[in-house]
Amino acid sequence: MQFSDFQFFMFLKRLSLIQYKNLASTSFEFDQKINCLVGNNGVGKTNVLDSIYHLAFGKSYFNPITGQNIMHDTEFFVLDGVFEKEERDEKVIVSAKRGQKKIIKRNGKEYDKLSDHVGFIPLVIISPADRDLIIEGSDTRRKFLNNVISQSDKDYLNQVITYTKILSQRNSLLKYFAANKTFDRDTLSIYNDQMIDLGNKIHQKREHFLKKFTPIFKSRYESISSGSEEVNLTYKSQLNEESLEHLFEQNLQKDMAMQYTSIGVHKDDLVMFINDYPVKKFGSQGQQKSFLIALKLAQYDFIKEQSGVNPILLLDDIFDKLDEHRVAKIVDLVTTDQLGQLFISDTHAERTERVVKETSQSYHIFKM
Ligand SMILES: Nc1ncnc2c1ncn2[C@@H]1O[C@H](COP(=O)(O)OP(=O)(O)OP(=O)(O)O)[C@@H](O)[C@H]1O
Repeated sequence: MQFSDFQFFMFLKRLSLIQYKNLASTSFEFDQKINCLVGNNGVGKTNVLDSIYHLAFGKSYFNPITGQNIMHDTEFFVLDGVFEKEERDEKVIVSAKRGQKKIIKRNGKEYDKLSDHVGFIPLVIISPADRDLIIEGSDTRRKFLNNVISQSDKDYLNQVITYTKILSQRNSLLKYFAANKTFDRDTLSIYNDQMIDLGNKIHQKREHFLKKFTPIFKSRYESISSGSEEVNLTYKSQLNEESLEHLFEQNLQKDMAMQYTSIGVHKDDLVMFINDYPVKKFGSQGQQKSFLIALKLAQYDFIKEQSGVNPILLLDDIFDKLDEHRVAKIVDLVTTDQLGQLFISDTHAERTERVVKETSQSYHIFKM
């Protein structure tokens, strides 16, 4: 196959890691299509996948605390990846020293803001940790929304970052009022106005996103589940019914008492249903797994459509979720005539090889 015929092919060619979690120093030359990381529990397969995620998003998928990504008893880590994108080499380096700000560079130039990098390397990860999307609080689901939308909308990510900053300033102001038994409507209004402006934009974008995303998700669920159940996603937001301006006014006393902003898009949630019941309470284990895979594959489709690039797909411990037949289907889906690069981690070398062999695509197995 002539990859050069396709303008938007992207893949990770080389990766080298220094002192990233349990990986002291290691490097890889990857296949353009399928890469399998196999080895016993705890050797660091997931850590390699996470380092690829880190290069794309500037942070770990599993542990957002930078210092905890540095190998124990060492002072720094360096991740160095060379991607090929639109026939050009793109060198991305992420490095962190204890107690210092993380540095992200592309082709030798340091980014001022992380948000300038997000979206440059479209990527989706499917991992057992995704179950947090169902079982954990709304924060996890907002992060999911933010992650998908910001891969194709830089303004959105900046809006969320600024909104969060102003929210924390507004909360500090509420605390200051309480501590000093004072109140200053004018100063509060300055924060309110900024939050209203940004909150409305964020709300609109989330709403718009879910309109497009939900049908993709439903059709993905249908194709991977054997059952005939109906699934749905709905966007829950205080702003669905009322304007933020009005809500701030209505909740002023409450916010003053709590010393915290109880209203806004930082309270949004994504509600997941199976046959009209919340999947968290009423979905079987198998249904929940299918739900999560469908969510992630829909994310893959959506990003692909928005960016024109096949995202890199990381399948972490996928056999934990699906049988071989279903994994084969996913591998096929991503790697056949379309041009996606895929990384799979598994404890069983033979099982993985059996599945990837079936695709008749090029692959490389890395024994760790
Ligand atoms: N900062 C760190 N320094 C040193 N080791 C770390 C650090 N963070 C995590 N680890 C270790 O990395 C090890 C390997 O993790 P990883 O999840 O990558 O293994 P794995 O090969 O994917 O295993 P499994 O098959 O069980 O999923 C764990 O033992 C963990 O304790």
